[in-house]
Amino acid sequence: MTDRVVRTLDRSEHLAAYEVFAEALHAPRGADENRERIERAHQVGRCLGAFDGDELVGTARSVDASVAVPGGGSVPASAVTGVGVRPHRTRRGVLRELMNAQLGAFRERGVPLAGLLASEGAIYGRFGYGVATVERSLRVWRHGTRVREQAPSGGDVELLDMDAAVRRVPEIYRSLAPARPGMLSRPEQLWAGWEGFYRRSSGVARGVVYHGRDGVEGYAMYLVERGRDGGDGACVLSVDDMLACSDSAFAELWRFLLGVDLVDRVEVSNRPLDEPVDALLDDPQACRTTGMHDHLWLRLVDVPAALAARAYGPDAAVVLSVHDPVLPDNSGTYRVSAAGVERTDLAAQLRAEVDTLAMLYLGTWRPSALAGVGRLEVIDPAAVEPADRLFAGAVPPWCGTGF
Ligand SMILES: CC(=O)SCCNC(=O)CCNC(=O)[C@H](O)C(C)(C)COP(=O)(O)OP(=O)(O)OC[C@H]1O[C@@H](n2cnc3c(N)ncnc32)[C@H](O)[C@@H]1OP(=O)(O)O
Repeated sequence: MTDRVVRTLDRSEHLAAYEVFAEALHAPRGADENRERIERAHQVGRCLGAFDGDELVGTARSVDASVAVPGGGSVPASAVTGVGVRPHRTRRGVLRELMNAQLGAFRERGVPLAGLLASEGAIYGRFGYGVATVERSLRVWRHGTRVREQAPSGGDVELLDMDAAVRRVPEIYRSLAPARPGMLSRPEQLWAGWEGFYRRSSGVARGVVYHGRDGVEGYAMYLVERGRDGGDGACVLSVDDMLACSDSAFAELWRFLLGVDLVDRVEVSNRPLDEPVDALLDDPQACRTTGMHDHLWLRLVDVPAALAARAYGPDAAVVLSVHDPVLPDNSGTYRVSAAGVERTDLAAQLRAEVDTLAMLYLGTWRPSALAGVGRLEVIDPAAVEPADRLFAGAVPPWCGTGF
C-alpha cells in the first residue's frame, strides 16, 4: 500500500504536468516560453496526476478523438499521450496506478478504444495495448532519380510557410476525410502538439499543398536541415506528415519533394506499408526502406462495443475467448461474424489476451501469424483459416499521426 493519490488535474496544473513529462523524456523543460501552446495541447478534464504527498511524481493525459476502422466506420477513441514518471520515482507502481485510473475513466465515459504511441515496446502490453499499425520509413536519394513520366501529372502545388500551415492544414486534413483503418481524427489539442513539433525543430518547416482537378487532394509538411541524422553533412528534406488522396496528389507531391534544390536525400517517416514510392520512381533502388515500426497501439476498452464497430470478412464465423486482467468485464466468449458480434455460451475455438485482440483489431496481423508465435491460443485448428478471412482488411492499416 502507498499513500499516493491519482486525480484529475485542473487547468492551472497542466504546465506542471508538462514539466514532469518533459523531464521524464529528458527534453528541455521550457514550459514558460511555450505556455500558450502547451495549454492548448491539454484537454481540460483529461490530464491525470499522481501525487506522493504534495509532489507531482507522474502524469498521463488523453485527448478525445476517433479512429477509422475496417468497413469505413470511425470509433471514439482516447488518444493517450504525455505519460511520464519523474526519474527518481520510477519502478514503484506510479504508471500502473495512472493506467488503471485512466482506463477506469475511459470505461466510465463509455469510450470503446484507446490509442497511444509507445516510447518503448515492453511497457504497454501489460495494460492491454497491442501494436495495431506497422508503418514504413524510407529514404530517397534525390540525385539520379525522378518520378516516372508515365505517373499521373497535372494540377499545381502551393507552398505554405509555418504560419499559413497552422491556419490551413488542419482544415485540409479534416476535409480529406481520413478513411484508412487506423487513421486518427485530429482534435485541436493534437494540432497544438503538431505545431509545437515543427516550431521546436531546428530547420525551417514548410507545407506543400496539392491542388488537383477537384480541389485540394493532398499535402506534405517538410523540414530541410543539413546533416539531420548521422552527421554525414548531407542536406536532408524530411517529411513527417503527408496525406495524398489521389494518384495525382501522390505523384505530384513526390515530384515536388524530389525537385527541391540543394537537397541530397528525402526522408519520410510513418508511411503506409503498401505506398508504392519505389514503383513511382524511374530507379526503384533509389528508394530504401529504413525502418518498419510499430506506430499506433490500440486498447479495446469496451471489447463488445469495439468488436461490433468494425466490419468483418464474409462467410466466416469464429468463437473467440478474450481475457482482460485489467478490465475484467471484457473477459468472456464472443461469436464474431460479418453478421455481428455477440457474447455466447458456445465453446471457444480461439483464445486471446486483450492486447493480442488489439493486434488483430484493424487487420495488421493475421490470426494464423499470431497463433504461430504463441500469442493466440488455438483450441480448434479449423477456426484459424476463417479467422484470417474475418479479420483481414482491404488495405494495410495506417495511422500516420504523431501525438
Ligand atoms: C504514450 C506515451 O506517452 S509514451 C512515453 C512514455 N514515457 C516515457 O518513456 C518517459 C520515461 N519513462 C517513464 O517516465 C517511466 O519509466 C514509465 C512511465 C515508462 C514507467 O513508469 P513507472 O512508474 O516506473 O512504472 P511502474 O513502476 O508502474 O511499472 C509498471 C510495470 O511496467 C514495467 N515497466 C515500467 N517501465 C518499463 C520499461 N521502460 N520497460 C519495460 N517495463 C517497464 C514495470 O517493471 C512494471 O512491471 P510489472 O507489471 O511486472 O510490475
